[in-house]
Amino acid sequence: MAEGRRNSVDVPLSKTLVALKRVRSLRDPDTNSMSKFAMAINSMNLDDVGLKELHGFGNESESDHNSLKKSSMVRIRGTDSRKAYMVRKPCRQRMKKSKEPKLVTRSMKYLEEEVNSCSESRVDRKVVRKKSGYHSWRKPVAALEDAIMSRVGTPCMSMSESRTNCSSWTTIGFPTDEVDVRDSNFNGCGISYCWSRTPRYRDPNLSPDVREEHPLLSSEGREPASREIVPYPETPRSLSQKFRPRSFSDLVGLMVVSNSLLYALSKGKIAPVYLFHGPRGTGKTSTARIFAAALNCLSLEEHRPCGFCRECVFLFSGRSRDVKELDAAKLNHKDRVKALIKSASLSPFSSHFKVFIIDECQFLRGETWAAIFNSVENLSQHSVFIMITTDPAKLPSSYVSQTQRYHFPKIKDVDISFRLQKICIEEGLEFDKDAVDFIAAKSNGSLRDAETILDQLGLLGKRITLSLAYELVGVVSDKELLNLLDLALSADTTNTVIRARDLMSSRIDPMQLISQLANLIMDILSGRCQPGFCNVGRNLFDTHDLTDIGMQKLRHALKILSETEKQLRTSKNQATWLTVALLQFGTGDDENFCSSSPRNSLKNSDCDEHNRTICPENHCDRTKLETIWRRTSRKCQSSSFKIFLQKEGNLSSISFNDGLAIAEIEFFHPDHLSKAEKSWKLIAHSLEDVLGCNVQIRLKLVPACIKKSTSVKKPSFSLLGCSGRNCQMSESTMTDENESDTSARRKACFQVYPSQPGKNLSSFVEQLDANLVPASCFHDKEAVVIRNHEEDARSSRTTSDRIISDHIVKEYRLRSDSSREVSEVGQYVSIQEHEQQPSCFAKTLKLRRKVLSSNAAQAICLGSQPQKQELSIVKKATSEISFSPREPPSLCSRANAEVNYNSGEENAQCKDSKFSSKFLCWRPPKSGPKLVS
Ligand SMILES: Nc1ncnc2c1ncn2[C@@H]1O[C@H](COP(=O)(O)OP(=O)(O)OP(=O)(O)O)[C@@H](O)[C@H]1O
Ligand SMILES: [Zn+2]
Repeated sequence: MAEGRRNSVDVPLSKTLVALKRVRSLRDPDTNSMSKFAMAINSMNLDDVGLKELHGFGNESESDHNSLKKSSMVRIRGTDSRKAYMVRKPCRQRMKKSKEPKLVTRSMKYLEEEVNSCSESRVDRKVVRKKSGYHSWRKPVAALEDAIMSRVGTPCMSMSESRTNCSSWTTIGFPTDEVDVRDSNFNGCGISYCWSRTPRYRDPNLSPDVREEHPLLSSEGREPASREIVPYPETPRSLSQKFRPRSFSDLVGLMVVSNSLLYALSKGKIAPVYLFHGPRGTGKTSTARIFAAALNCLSLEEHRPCGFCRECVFLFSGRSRDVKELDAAKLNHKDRVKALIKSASLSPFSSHFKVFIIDECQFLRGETWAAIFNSVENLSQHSVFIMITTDPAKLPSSYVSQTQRYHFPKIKDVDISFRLQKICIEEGLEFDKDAVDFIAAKSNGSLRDAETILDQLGLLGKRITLSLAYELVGVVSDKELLNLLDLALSADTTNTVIRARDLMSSRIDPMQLISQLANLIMDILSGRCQPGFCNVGRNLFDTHDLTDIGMQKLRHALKILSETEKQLRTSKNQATWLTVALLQFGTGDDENFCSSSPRNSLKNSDCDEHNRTICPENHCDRTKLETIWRRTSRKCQSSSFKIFLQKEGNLSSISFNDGLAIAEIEFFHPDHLSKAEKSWKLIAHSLEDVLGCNVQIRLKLVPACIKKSTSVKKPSFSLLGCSGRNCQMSESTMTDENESDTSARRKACFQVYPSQPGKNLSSFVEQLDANLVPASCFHDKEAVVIRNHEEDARSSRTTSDRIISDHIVKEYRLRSDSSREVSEVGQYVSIQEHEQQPSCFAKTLKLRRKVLSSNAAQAICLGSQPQKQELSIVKKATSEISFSPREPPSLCSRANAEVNYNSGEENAQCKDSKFSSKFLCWRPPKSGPKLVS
């Protein structure tokens, strides 16, 4: 059952039609011959195996012998030199040993004696074990060594042989009514078709008495139900089976787990119950088997399991009578638990340890846990339980704490990719590295999923390319995605519809398309897709002028996608609605971004119109802006200030939101900026007179070269301008020697001057937001999330990270790689050169995280002037904050919130009668953050 799930990966069924060509990797003639050999081995009983090994396979038929050679060669020919070495080594060793007849004879004799004595009676067997030190199960090393020493001549198979034999590991289904296999009816795993050619496995040395002593452990002598039949193929049915790890060194990305288990083995510190937990397909079951094999391996070598001793062979071929894999769901039966515990209380048959591997243990009932743990004390000292789960949260914590826990993390993409490449080489599959990388990224840390995708691609019989992988997995290539986005943004209705239909009718699920588009847009907004950063970015920047407006369009598109995604969840006609959504991408700009429409009459100020911007990119708007600025400066009473404004200032844009006009005014010299700052109220009032509505102004410093070099002034707080990742401005206009300008410009990015209190908060939030991140990202209902990740934001952001949930729009991240950098990847902007110490900021962010757990809109302002840093939080619809770098912040609430800001004191306070706990005032220079509650 579990195996079935394991081998499934979410790929369109149609793509698996190629399965007709299946067994590509497995139909390799070499491989097939290996399986032949496996059959030959299967058809030997234990002693046969031993003798044949010792006598150089003398009794084998010629063809089997040849096939063995061939199979060994296959392994040796592999690119993995380590593997080749592993193959040869045991062979050489074996040959060497076979030349020492004396030792062999003696060892065999010893072995026989021991086995015979073991078989005499259960009590005797225990005595033998005691003699050889077995009783001290927690310190079994010496015992193991004794036992191993006594088996120098133990029949061993070469690695390749054992691997061949083991190629078909299986889940041993829980024998319906028995747990132990000490029964006369034992016939392997019970799969008729695969074991039909093997003789029923019986330990010839076990006396009938012993077999009868524990017939089936079927509890109270009931007839056993029919055995669980689990597919147990001779040849591996998938790459996962074929490349199932069989030694600790085969495990990928599990260094800590491996080392820890190896240490436990070397020290003989074996716990009674282990818990392996982690996501699916990360190697839990494989590790459990390897660990079980290592516990019982007879090899003298340091590295166990050897893979070729008797115990390893039996275990990896699923025939070990002492290592059982049990399905948790089937254990929830009183009798079965009883049988299990009874079995666990007995000594192992032939191995050192009895190992019970219980997969999906989250399905065990409380009683079952209790039964197992209550009897732990009474269990044989040689019994080990390995519980496996993907969902540890569902386990009863009191029992979990009694286990030795091992977490199996998701496997890193790079490790998966490396492993896949090795498999391709071994399988003779041609591949493109980017295709393999893509598969790795798509498999979400599960190596098995990755191997399954690779398996399916391999069956196509073609080179494994990225486009093939895209098709199989059902995603659209970046190129196609960009093409669609390009059409949609350009309002090319016909082609957008054609393209979208084409993609969705044949290849991609609408929800998947939304997710991919959203990711692409976020990549562009975050600067990941800058030219030079990736090909996608280059293409996009070639075709689109991603200025501020372009970016706004993208944000608008993102918003549409997020709304559409919600809609589609309940819609039956997803493709149509997604197409409709795509058609809105190109229309949003007229209303939301840069309007040159005649409706935009400035004189009377269409302040009722929402989200309108007059921006300088448009010639018409530029003229309007110039007119407004001229009128504004004329309103000033002081003629020198009038001239100053006219000469040194420039109104770069105005946007209207909910009756509030947000005006950006540029200055080109720090002194001029500072002069304007001093009289900001004057400017604001003049503008209000001209526009006839409430105004907030933003003063910005723009490098003088911009003024000279271009008539179209770039807004200084454009997404790219503010972004630490890609500063268009700095690329195009800033020079190194202009450093003071740079810092001044950065400062300017943060300055906010509301003209009057009492404005609608959302517009204020937007204004703040515009200083930090694009305004349109900040919606009333949305909350801010702050993260304090220390890694590089860019590298640490995974796809899932970027699919930001509906109500989260901003995410602040602290980057401590530079002491002067605070990175914002909220909606994908980073702001550098924050003046504060990261640690201080981090602390604040942590506090804020608590504060910001409510759903309401929140805002964060960062003052950037070194001496007057201010940080405040605004609670939606109740309050509004105004501050300037020159004045202490004040909080004005429509709900009459009372705000005291004691700027000179250590304890900055910020009180709101209603929402006091929501506010945090921050006085960075001395006191650090303080949450006022
Ligand atoms: N860490 C790993 N190293 C090497 N191979 C791995 C690893 N993890 C998974 N695999 C591959 O995936 C296959 C399945 O692994 P395994 O059954 O051990 O995973 P699991 O974690 O037990 O999965 P589940 O939780 O779904 O049972 C293996 O046969 C192997 O090919
Ligand atoms: Zn071994």
